[in-house]
Amino acid sequence: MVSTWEKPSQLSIGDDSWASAAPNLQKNLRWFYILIRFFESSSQAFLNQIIVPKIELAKELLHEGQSHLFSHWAEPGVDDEKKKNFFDQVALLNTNYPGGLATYIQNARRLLADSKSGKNPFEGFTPSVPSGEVLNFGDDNFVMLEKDGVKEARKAAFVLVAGGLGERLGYKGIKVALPCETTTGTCFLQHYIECILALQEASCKLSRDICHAEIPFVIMTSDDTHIPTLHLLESHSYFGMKPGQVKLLKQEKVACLDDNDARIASDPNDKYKIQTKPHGHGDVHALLYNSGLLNEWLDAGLKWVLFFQDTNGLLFKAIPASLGVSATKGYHVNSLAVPRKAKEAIGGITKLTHEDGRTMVINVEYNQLDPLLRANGHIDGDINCETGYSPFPGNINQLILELGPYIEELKKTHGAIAEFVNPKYKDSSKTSFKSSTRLECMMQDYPKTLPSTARVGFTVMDAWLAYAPVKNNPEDAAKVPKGNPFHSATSGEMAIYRANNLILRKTQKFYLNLELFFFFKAGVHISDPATAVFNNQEVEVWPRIVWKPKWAITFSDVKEKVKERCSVSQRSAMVINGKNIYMEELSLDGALIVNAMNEAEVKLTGSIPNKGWVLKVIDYKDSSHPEESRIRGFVIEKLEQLELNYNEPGKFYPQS
Ligand SMILES: O=c1ccn([C@@H]2O[C@H](COP(=O)(O)OP(=O)(O)O[C@H]3O[C@H](CO)[C@H](O)[C@H](O)[C@H]3O)[C@@H](O)[C@H]2O)c(=O)[nH]1
Repeated sequence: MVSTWEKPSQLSIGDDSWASAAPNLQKNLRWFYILIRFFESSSQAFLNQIIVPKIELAKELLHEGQSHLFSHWAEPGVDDEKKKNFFDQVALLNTNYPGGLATYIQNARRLLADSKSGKNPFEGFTPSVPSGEVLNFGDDNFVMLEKDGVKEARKAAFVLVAGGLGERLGYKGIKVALPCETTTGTCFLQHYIECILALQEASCKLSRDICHAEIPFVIMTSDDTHIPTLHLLESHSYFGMKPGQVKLLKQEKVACLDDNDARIASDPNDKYKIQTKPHGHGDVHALLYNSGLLNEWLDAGLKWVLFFQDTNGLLFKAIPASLGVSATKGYHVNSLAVPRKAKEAIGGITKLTHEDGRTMVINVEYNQLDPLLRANGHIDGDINCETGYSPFPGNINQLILELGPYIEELKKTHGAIAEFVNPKYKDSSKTSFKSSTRLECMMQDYPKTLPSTARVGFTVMDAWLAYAPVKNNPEDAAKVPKGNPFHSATSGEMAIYRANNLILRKTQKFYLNLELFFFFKAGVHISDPATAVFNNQEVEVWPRIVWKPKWAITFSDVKEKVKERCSVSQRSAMVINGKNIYMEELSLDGALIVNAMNEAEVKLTGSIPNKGWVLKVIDYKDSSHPEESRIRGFVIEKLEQLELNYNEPGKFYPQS
């Protein structure tokens, strides 16, 4: 709170008339003033640091119409510790909001009034479909962009926003600790770290200079996720990353509001506490700005900051090419997008043209797209077009920002992002709320304050390659309209197998051997998927093929490692855990696990039949299974497998 109050030395001791609106506070103030008199002579520092700021905060709260917060305060001497804690909390809320708590309350009043009057946040803007880069996995352009992206990766920093509790998923733990697939059990955080390390190594390899790049990795946590995230990292030795490479920045919550006058809500369980809720992933910009990391990165020669979310197991398959797009197009902002199904819970990338001629390309959040379209003459609102998809690409909230322009913008805004409020009203009079609300902000709204000269673009890729989040609990996922993605733990895992298989299928090509005058088939032949129902969701089940990022981070890596005439049956499972594992004339019908150290070169060939691993259906209500399995609706039953381990350097050609 930026105080307009007197300096401590000018404090008119004993004058508590300003607190007359809060009689219970006034009574307690007399104690403060006694303390002030007592300490004035003995410790000015104590007075200045401890007592005066509390009085300043109280005065500011009353000024902003928050006297109700003191209405239940007990007599001086009772609950004093709780009163002290109250002020500590107010001080924290004040420090953490750009402009202080008073600004927060004023902003809230303005936004609540807009919401009550039904003001259209896009007043004066007409939506249209923007044009961006559309990439086709595996073609020459894609392969070239992947190479460009890998080259740039050593100049990048990654930022994971992981402060959300995932209320829609309803999982008790932190989402980044969930396995992204259960064939290996690798959790999201491990997968992300391994991808960043693989990119780091691949990028350095492409560098002509000696390269010791260590790609910085920031994780934004919150009170809900901070300790378990730290514990997950520490208990797994940071999954191979250097601890100094990883920085956790904790976002703080903001005060909840009880009514349209932005009266701050007390915690229902403790009247001396203010109820708080998350402010949204948009906090990441202010946190980064205040951390000083951005300038450190700029000084170290970095050029890109890549933001991503907590549960998208496919994301890193899209990173190299999209970073390549940023580099070749010179984009200051590049948002990753996928074709979007109408009403799918992902924002739509939209071109907004203002009456005054201004334009911007921005995410319109999924709950705002339909009313915006209807208000602009699209009588059916958010619907699919003839392609079977919404004409507006779906924002997957993977942003690539160019560091220099990003810092320049944050110097102006200090990371503050346009906010919104979403109160749930009790009735159409819009005078009271069903439960308290708060201001929120989203990281993808960053471009809203950019000048029209900023280079803002987006990159569209197939959803099978780039996007399969885990957001919905089994019951809600089963209710998703037919044809729309489930966004569940079940679909998230199946999407990883599907993507790996489709990538392997893309390695297939026919070629003519001129000596034998015979057509040969290179690459991997993959059987068609089966369908299965888990937790009432019908999904495609492809062979459960998983590889570590060090094996392949781009399509070119995959092509290099998959040689001639391989095949994998639908019921198979394969884990490739090693950098130098190659396949040639391999025929897999069962389960194969290969673990090899970097210095071991392994060529897999021949026929491998065994009973393999099967997916056994379980009921998500069956509490005899761990929650991680129940939310998928299946467990893997390991009947038989071939496991190959190479812990010595050398060349190995295991024949089956
Ligand atoms: O206060 C918060 C709230 C969320 N998050 C993090 O932000 C990410 C996104 O949160 P949600 O998954 O709850 O986000 P939504 O599904 O509501 O929507 C967001 O993700 C979608 C794509 O997954 C769309 O892009 C959409 O436009 C965008 O707002 C998660 O990693 C979450 O942990 C925070 O760090 N702090």
